[in-house]
Amino acid sequence: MNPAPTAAPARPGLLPLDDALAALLATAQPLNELETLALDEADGRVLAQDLRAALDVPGFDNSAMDGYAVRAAEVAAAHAAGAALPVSLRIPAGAVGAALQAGTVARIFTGAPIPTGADAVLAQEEAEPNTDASGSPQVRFLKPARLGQHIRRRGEDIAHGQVVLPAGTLLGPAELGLAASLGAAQLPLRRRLRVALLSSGDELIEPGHIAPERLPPGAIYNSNRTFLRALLQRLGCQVSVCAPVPDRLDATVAALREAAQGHDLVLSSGGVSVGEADHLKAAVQALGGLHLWQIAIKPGKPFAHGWLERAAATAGGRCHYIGLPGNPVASYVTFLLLVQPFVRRLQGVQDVSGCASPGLPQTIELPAHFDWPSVERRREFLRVRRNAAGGLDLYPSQGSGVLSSIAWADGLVDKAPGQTIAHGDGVRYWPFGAALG
Ligand SMILES: Nc1nc2c(c(=O)[nH]1)N[C@H]1C(S)=C(S)[C@@H](COP(=O)(O)OP(=O)(O)OC[C@H]3O[C@@H](n4cnc5c(N)ncnc54)[C@H](O)[C@@H]3O)O[C@H]1N2
Ligand code: MOO
Repeated sequence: MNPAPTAAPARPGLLPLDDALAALLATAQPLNELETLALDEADGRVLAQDLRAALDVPGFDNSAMDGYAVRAAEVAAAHAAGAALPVSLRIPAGAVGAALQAGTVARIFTGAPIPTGADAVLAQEEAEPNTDASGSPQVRFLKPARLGQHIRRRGEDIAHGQVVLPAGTLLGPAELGLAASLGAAQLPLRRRLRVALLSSGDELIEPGHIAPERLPPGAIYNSNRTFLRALLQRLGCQVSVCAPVPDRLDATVAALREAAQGHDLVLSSGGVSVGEADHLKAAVQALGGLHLWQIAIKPGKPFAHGWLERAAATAGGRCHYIGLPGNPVASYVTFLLLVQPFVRRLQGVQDVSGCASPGLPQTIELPAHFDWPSVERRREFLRVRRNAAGGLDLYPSQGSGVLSSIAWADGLVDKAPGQTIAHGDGVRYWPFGAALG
């Protein structure tokens, strides 16, 4: 990327993205209500208390191979003399063998407990079993054993009492498997976040309500509601979809007042810019207040965050409010950049760097296979896709109403304010896979 010497500073008043995210997270007090659920119900949820191991894993010294449990010194002597050793025990997984008699070996299988007295395991590929003159099993080893080889020691994975999953862990298949391996049947979880989803705009029609050929002039289908709901559900939120809000201040105030009841967050799209029909900000100020509005990013400038006071007659207290821009791409991108880490923090996830673009571990430097000569004062997020040559292609239309750019792209290029991109430049690429992680 090339710095553009002529770039003017971002307009005063527009908050840098990193500052906006920090301000947003500073207000996100994690929910403190818990619920206990069975492991099978806990996928995608957040652990509310440390999970400590109530046992050692493995719980006993056991064999890592199908083979023979031996005394290494005896195998060394027998191997040097070309002699066989008698097989005195057979220990399958799930059984417990007796102590190993001196001068003998035990047939053993993967996962079976090591008998007292044995100090190594030889894989069966390294052994030649046969029988002695009286028909009893014996075995000749092709090589000596290293002391301790192929023995999985008690507690080598997890020690009794150890914190295995700290509070705030986002539970996925691996974490749930780990909890199961410790015998946990249920887990204490943060309760799900309750989100009211609201769309604002007289032009919006729900898909299915009017067929495309009968759509009135000026009307469009509500796309934001559908993808925002899906994004929220992927984050494990309980989503209530509110009726579309007409472009009137009184209707917007009434809709927000109702949405605040029984929800932790009211998320709206549209009506947060500067137009005469953009009533969301005024309505939020009437019912609570705004912490921030307008961020120096493109798309997504009119992003707003504030709070709504709930009616004292009901539960009372404050409900978070986030207003996303109406342009679908701006709505989608600001969800990824700001709403996702905010939701995660409300859910009790402490380290949200993995799901917030400004926390850079998730970005990769890749060569741009496109030119972007235009100078933009805001930090910009371009819709791109990785190509077979290891570079990034740009979606040809980067308008913030072009939702097909999001569907086509597999990630975003994070472009600094005032910079241009020439073909071959290394750029910061943020894959959607990481964004939605
Ligand atoms: N004079 C200015 N005009 C605008 C500015 C500005 O700074 N000064 N900012 C522009 C930017 S940037 C954006 S982004 C938009 C956002 O405005 P709003 O959040 O108030 O959104 P609306 O005006 O309601 O709608 C914008 C656009 O998006 C369509 N839309 C709205 N909701 C939905 C939905 N649920 N599904 C699909 N499409 C939706 C709407 O029809 C408009 O086309 O403001 C610029 N203007
Ligand atoms: O910031 Mo707007 O979101 O460019 O269209």
